[in-house]
Amino acid sequence: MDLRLDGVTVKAAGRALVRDLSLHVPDGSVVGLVGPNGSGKSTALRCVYRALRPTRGTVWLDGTDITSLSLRAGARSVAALTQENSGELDFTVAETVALGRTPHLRGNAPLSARERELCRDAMERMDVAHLADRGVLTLSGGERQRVLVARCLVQEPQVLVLDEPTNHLDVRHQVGLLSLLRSTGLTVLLVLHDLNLAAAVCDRIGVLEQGRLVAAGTPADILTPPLVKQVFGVDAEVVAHPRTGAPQLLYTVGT
Ligand SMILES: Nc1ncnc2c1ncn2[C@@H]1O[C@H](COP(=O)(O)OP(=O)(O)OP(=O)(O)O)[C@@H](O)[C@H]1O
Repeated sequence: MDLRLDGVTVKAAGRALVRDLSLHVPDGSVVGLVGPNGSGKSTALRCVYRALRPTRGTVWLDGTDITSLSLRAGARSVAALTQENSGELDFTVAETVALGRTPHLRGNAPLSARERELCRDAMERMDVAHLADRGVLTLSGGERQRVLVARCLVQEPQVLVLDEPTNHLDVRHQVGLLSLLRSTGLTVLLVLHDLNLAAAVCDRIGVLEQGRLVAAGTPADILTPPLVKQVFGVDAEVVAHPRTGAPQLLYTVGT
């Protein structure tokens, strides 16, 4: 499913948090948004998973304005891993993952055998099956993050929107999650702070600065020392990953 942000502007508290953002995420591709703290990345994603309505501009899903879809229909297409955690209730892990089926359920119908299998499979893929009966509020940050990704997967969306999905994850689970994202074939828009992980997983990267898209292109186009200096104020060297050729940044800490 093709995702397109077209001239999206979000204004709040008298200023533009995102200004005239146009970004295309072609069907089946992985596009990353990077940028300094407060540059508008989460705000842009919120417009896609409909926690926010843009002040101007449109988000298109396969050519349909997402605001013309019912919330339920939208949730059958788009699953989101957000930074908003306050809504978590004291459900078990298995119950939390099963909530991902909500947009597909009719009334109070119980999950079908296929849906229960889907939930088990997602929990195994995210390495949380052993936590199935634990309360989500008792989990570590990384365990909880993996449960929420499993919930997104059982939603069987065509588009995944992920706000810092590697947050809290150890290196094994970071690599595992990003490999999984690449293998799903879904259309993926994600925010990442780690530019090297972004280079490893993204087909294209957009760079936000003060709400504006200041660069967009392949990781090799984008992750250059001048851009990193300009946008993040950091000196970096770029080397090519010896096996994949992806650009990787080396930072100097201290003098
Ligand atoms: N409802 C709001 N009212 C006023 N300002 C807001 C609101 N929501 C976000 N902001 C501000 O908008 C800017 C962009 O916020 P946003 O969360 O999109 O940034 P971000 O790029 O995701 O940052 P981070 O990397 O720190 O997660 C920030 O300065 C933030 O304080």
